[in-house]
Amino acid sequence: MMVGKPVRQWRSVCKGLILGGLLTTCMILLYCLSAPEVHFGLQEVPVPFSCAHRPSPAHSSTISNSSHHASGQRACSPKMDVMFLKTHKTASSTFLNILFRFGEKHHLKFAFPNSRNDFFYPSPFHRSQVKDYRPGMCFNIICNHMRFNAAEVANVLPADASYITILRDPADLAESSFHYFGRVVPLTWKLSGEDKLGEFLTDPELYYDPEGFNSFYLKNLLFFDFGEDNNVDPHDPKVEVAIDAIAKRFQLVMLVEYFEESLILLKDALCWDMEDLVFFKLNARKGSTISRLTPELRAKALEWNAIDWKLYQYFNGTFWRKVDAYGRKRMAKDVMELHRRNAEMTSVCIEGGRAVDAGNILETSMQPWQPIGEKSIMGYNLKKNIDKVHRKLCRKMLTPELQYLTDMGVNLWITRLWGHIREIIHW
Ligand SMILES: Nc1ncnc2c1ncn2[C@@H]1O[C@H](COP(=O)(O)OS(=O)(=O)O)[C@@H](OP(=O)(O)O)[C@H]1O
Repeated sequence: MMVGKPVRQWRSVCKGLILGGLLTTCMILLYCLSAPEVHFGLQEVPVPFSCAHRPSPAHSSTISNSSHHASGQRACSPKMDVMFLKTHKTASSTFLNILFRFGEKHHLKFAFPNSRNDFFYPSPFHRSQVKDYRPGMCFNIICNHMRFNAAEVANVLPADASYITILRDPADLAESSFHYFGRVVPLTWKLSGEDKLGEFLTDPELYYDPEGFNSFYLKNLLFFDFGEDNNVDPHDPKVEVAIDAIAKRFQLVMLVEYFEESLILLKDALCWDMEDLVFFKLNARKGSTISRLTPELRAKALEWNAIDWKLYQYFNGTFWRKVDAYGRKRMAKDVMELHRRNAEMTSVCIEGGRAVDAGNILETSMQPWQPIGEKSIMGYNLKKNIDKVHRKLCRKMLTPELQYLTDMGVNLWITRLWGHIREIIHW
């Protein structure tokens, strides 16, 4: 009996390594086949100043909010051109759902990726990665995962587009990223104990290699998403230069921990309506899969992700200065109103009023994408007999990212194929 266990463990490790190797090769092959080869020869055609459509009837609503005078007349017109840098594990799927609905409502043109849900991440963004891109084309919104590349993004959006992004406390982000992406980072396969994250954070240098496949998921992932070098020394002047550039480029940097406040600031900056902000929390994990970090491990996580910590602290400062400028009392009142509207939508749309485990989601179209080897991401069941007025909106609010992208005409064949392979081998 004592001999059986190690043998079984070895067998499963070997099986995992072989399967992992095969699948990684398969995915790299698919990736190479699908990656756009032509990154040159695209003519420099200036993008028109603004490609926002004429206001739809939805704009002329007379709901009273900050963007309206007391008479019900708008004091500003809503901004339609948006670059959202979808950073990883930062409530970005929840925000994407808001953007998708806003874009659909105003018939805006999205720059989507081709055949997958990201812009060939982790390759830096290039305009040729945009579905059906032709030189000179102008889009209103770009929002799928990408490795940011300011010059290239500027080529597909009007010059006055609003740049928005979102950050999260790097220790929590590291925990979430480790859980979600850990298995696609071969460097973590050496970790053998129960508490792999704890083991890693205790002595990261022992396991980490900047050259390792997908290693960016383990260190300064936010900085990497901004297109920067996540392995540079945190005290290198390049870090300050990069943060400065981000501050100049991005009009609003939201914070996961203050998601509602962030949305209110967004409404203010972009002159949107409160009704545009309603949301349900998407892509959330069930509590049992969250590793609670001890104060020691949290400190280690921040030390290991020192660049992201600098980034977060800097934009935490700018965030609260914006809140102060908006007015703390006014902010509290608006957040309460958003809470009220979200709660109202919950009671209208969600069966049981809460998220459920993947195994309890009845419709396949409501199943969120799961990390490899896990069924940890929760989802929702749509209520039956929703009144006609809310039926469509409820479904959209609850639809996971990949299904929503498909509904919007993106053919995710690579992602689907990957999903089928995983189903077959129960991974
Ligand atoms: N509204 C709101 N407020 C606070 N936190 C939220 C919200 N919406 C999503 N989340 C949490 O964000 C994590 C998922 O992030 P993403 O959707 O960006 O992930 S992904 O990179 O697209 O896979 C995921 O975090 P973890 O559960 O810690 O993994 C979600 O729980």
